[in-house]
Amino acid sequence: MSAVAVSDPKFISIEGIARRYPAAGGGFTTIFEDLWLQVPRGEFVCIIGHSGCGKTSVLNILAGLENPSDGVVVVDGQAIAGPSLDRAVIFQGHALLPWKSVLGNVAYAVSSRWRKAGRAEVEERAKRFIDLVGLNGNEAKKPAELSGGMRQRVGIARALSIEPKIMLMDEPFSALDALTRGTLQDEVRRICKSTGQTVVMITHDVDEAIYLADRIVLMTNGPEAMVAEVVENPLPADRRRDTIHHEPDFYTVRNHLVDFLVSRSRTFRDDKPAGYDPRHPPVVRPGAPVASPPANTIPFPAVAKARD
Ligand SMILES: Nc1ncnc2c1ncn2[C@@H]1O[C@H](COP(=O)(O)OP(=O)(O)OP(=O)(O)O)[C@@H](O)[C@H]1O
Repeated sequence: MSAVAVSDPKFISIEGIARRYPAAGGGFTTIFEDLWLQVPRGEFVCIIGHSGCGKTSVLNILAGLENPSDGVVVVDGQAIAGPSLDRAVIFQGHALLPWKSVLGNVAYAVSSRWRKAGRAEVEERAKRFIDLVGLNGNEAKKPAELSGGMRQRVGIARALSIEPKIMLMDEPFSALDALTRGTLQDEVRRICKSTGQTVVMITHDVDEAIYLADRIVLMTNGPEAMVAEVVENPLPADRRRDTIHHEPDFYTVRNHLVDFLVSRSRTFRDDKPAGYDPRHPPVVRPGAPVASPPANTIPFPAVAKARD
């Protein structure tokens, strides 16, 4: 959904990563292994999978907060070796500094990024991003004086203000009421579209993924989770939240995702498609193959193709 030309198909390159934890009775539990994924610059990717499959672990590895037990992640040509301001993380909780105002929280991030910038310059930039997320007029308030949605906006403003190479979001809207969630989804989509921001986001919400993502990565159940496939979003780039359910392919892609979560996420490991290669998970673009019948009532032949 980038407004800029998508280039650099390996902007984020996840190369054979694994995550293992010590098991209670000795040995190790493998949460996932041999996980490969590439994200082009400017793409919005959502990762979907059941609880415990390792989504947060993948995100933490991308953030540099955890090391993979095996494999490597390369971002813009550099292997990740720890946290960096190049990679902004937005969590479910807001992780704001409670003693600082809205302006103070965002300005703190800006001055961490540009240490030599003067106060006026820092505040000007911080205010610009506070405006961008619709919080102007609230600059002096402390986090405790804000609603959950407003706090999440501050988190988004803070993340965007440091011009991260990638934005990592772990269920950023799941704690919000439906109305606020929708508004923030609109804003994140608008901002990411206009800035060409590269985003990797975890969500449990299929509709949220269809609205926001260019591609949706489906993870099988853990332990030993794997990327079953990468779903290309067939909906038009100018899709709108209030009319998205009228898009001809909406129910086709939605059913595909829900079917995966209901059954294939469990069975995929023992029933892999012939030729399945974890280095090149199948890329699928659900779409109604014939005109006229309602898209949600017909099966469709998902067009799978090997990634190069
Ligand atoms: N530090 C740790 N030590 C041991 N096991 C861990 C640790 N961190 C995570 N796990 C286990 O790894 C598995 C994957 O956890 P993770 O949080 O990545 O999954 P998830 O898919 O994000 O789940 P959810 O959707 O519930 O957030 C879980 O079974 C969890 O218990």
